[in-house]
Amino acid sequence: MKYFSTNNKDIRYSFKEAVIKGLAPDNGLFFPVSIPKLDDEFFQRLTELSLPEIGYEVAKLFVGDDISDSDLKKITKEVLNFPIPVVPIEDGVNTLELFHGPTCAFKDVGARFMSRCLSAFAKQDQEEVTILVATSGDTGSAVANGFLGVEGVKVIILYPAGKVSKIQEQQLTTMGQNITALEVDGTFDDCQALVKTAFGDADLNAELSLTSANSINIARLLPQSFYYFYAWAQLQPTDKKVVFSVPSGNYGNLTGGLLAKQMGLPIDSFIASANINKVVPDYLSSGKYEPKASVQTISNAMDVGAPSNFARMMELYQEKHFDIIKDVKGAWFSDKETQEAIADVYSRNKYILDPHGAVGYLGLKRYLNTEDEVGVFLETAHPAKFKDTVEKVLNIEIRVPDYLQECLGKEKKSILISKDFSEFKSFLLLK
Ligand SMILES: N[C@@H](CCOP(=O)(O)O)C(=O)O
Repeated sequence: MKYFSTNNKDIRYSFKEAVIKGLAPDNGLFFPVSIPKLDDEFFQRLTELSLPEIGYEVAKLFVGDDISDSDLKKITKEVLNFPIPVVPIEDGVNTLELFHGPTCAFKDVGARFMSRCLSAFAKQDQEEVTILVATSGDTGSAVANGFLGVEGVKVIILYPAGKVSKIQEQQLTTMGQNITALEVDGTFDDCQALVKTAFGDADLNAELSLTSANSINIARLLPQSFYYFYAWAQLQPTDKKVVFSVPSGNYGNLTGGLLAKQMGLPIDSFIASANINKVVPDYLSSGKYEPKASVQTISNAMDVGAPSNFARMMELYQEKHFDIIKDVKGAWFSDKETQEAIADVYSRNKYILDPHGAVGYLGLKRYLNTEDEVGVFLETAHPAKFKDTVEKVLNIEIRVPDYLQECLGKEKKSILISKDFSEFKSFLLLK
């Protein structure tokens, strides 16, 4: 499989080149030249396949010969070693719990896959790599966890000061070793812009081998399609249409689902569920894409005003608004509605939603017709990551998983920087 940049379709890159570069030299996102279709035989076996087997079958279509079959099998087995269950919530409504990985967020799937691919390539090339990652909450710790202690790799996490939850900040700032956390005086969009500018900077590229671990990177994005196949399989047998509601910020999770559908998975439709940072729901209803400065909310990982993967969504639908709205509906919700949903679902079903899952739940409820549809909303992070918010709404104490509890006791280490690129550049050159 070859890849092109969403800014220039003429130049071709291998999977390995795309993963190592992260972002194309013209600042476009890497995109496969064609979307491979899975064959009938795969779909006949799908309900019998394990998650790592599904991961391998899907990944090999995109990875080609850049990683041997035996290594790829090993990678998917190692990466996908935690449960991703579909859990029924109420009539026709299910959740896909994506938070059973080491850092308790869906980002573990992509970050662990990417780290193994990069390590496989680093072994071939022996070059030191600097990974830049912008986070609005969950990506940073998943990437750090995936690369902690990996020789030849330095990870620089940029996060917006005061705009992530307390536990998320502890996760980001307490790892040490080859992980450095930069606390940026700005928004997530400022962090993402600093990272993207760094990729285009000649001085930095002359000195460092930079790559991205955000869903900009194709190796972060692809694995986010695996669990749609696995979720669909868990819903079988059903004669109903399958609908997914995806809490969305940078739109990598939804793009993973759209890829799965174009690979042949019979998903009927998606709901792009957002908080007040609703540039994509607005695009879906108006046809106009107008990135905006992000606004802080209680579902902070989705506080993104200029989502990176919008370019890939456009590529998947060849910029045809009419076609994309056949597959994707938009919905957005305020913090008040999110809090009400957390309270309501707990009182009726005794299920604890995190604020992002609550937005997904609301999106599903807005559109789902249970007569002929079955719905799944993605639970993207463990509610304990938003302990203060959720406990305030429910008036109960939430049990914090051991891994999260551990980092609460550690000392925070971060470096405060402004959103000025020259400061970030000097930091990287001195590092
Ligand atoms: N929601 C993210 C923002 C970055 O998204 P990514 O999927 O592109 O890494 C976060 O939690 O950091």
